[in-house]
Amino acid sequence: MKFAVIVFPGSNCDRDMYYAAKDALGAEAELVWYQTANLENYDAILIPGGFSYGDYLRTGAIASTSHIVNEIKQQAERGTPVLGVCNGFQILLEAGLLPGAMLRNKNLKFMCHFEELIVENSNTMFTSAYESKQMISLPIAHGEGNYYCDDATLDQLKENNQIVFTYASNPNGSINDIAGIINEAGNVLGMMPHPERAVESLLGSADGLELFKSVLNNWRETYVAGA
Ligand SMILES: NC(=O)CC[C@H](N)C(=O)O
Repeated sequence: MKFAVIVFPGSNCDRDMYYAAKDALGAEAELVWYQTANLENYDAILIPGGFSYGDYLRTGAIASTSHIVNEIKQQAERGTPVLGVCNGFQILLEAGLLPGAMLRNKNLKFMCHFEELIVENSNTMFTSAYESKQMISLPIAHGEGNYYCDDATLDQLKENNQIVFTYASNPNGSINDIAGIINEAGNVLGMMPHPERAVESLLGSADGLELFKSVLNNWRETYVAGA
């Protein structure tokens, strides 16, 4: 299985994401510069965190207009798994691949520490290696992680089980403690906490590795005979 790690000007978690997929998980992975036109040869797309285009305008807004996002949309429509972490989540929101928007953290401060999360939906291609309602520990690192959506969207997210992760102790003001959501089709996940920074105990937690394992297991079950 081959992962693409998309690199925008200002991405800064691309190497961590690459390490998670290649070294911690043991899959194939490539860093893919945002001007690359074609993502057909990859089985999953990872959009890492950072400060694409310096977070100017709104976080993720400028990156969301780049050509590669159209390519990501096309691959997403074909069912390719797409994971956006932190700035990657912000880009997915700005691109309209996920509903809602990101506001500044309620305390208006950049926050960088571990948070306890609850796996609300373990029945996705990104979370099948977790137990339902499992508590996991992942780091956050953001200034704009206060997820917001209108009531109708929130009702839809709840009804379709699209809320995948919540914070046990909401650090940023996100509506309904939301830390990560998935699209209706179940192949595009956006989350503010960083699973790629928690893939071995030396990093403070290995809980993020299960997310990458879930994607790999799902791919094997779908494409590898006898898996
Ligand atoms: N780690 C990150 O991806 C940073 C996210 C974003 N630029 C923010 O501060 O909100």
